[in-house]
Amino acid sequence: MSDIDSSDWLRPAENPTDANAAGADAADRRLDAAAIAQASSVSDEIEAEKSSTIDEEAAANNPEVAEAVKRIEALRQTIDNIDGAVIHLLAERFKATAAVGVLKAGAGFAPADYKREDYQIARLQRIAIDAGLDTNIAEMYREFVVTESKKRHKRIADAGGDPGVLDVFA
Ligand SMILES: O=C(O)C(=O)C[C@]1(C(=O)O)C=C[C@@H](O)C=C1
Repeated sequence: MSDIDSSDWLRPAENPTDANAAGADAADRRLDAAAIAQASSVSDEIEAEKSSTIDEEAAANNPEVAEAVKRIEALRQTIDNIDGAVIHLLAERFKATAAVGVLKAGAGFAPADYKREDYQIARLQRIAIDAGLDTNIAEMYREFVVTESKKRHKRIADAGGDPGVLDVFA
């Protein structure tokens, strides 16, 4: 179990096909390294831009700004609630995948199951389309959580099936 080579389970992304293309195979929807690099260079640009602190003082002499500030504050409360819910959901997801990792390690299964992943890719693409979410965001989410679970499965396997090793970011 501990001799699993990471190249067996961290399959490189294939085909930089547009994730929104109708009829593309699940494998075609995988994010490739170039798409990830492009996304992170855009975030670097945003990071380099100037930022603003929105506060009551800025709105004091302008009712339009005051109204915008009020609406931003209300939306921020919703955003904070959503972020909290997402963290709770991720905690539950990683607890479930850690339990899968223990079972896989015990049964001698490899960390990755690409048939399952292809099903997940296709399913999340459909859900994203129905929900009005950019399908690249759905794929970025899937790629993040599944890659992280596979790393954690491997660490559990390397520890002889002990999930106690998962106290730090894998
Ligand atoms: O379902 C599994 O077999 C898992 O190990 C869980 C999971 C996931 O995070 O959803 C992780 C790795 C697999 O390649 C597929 C799915």
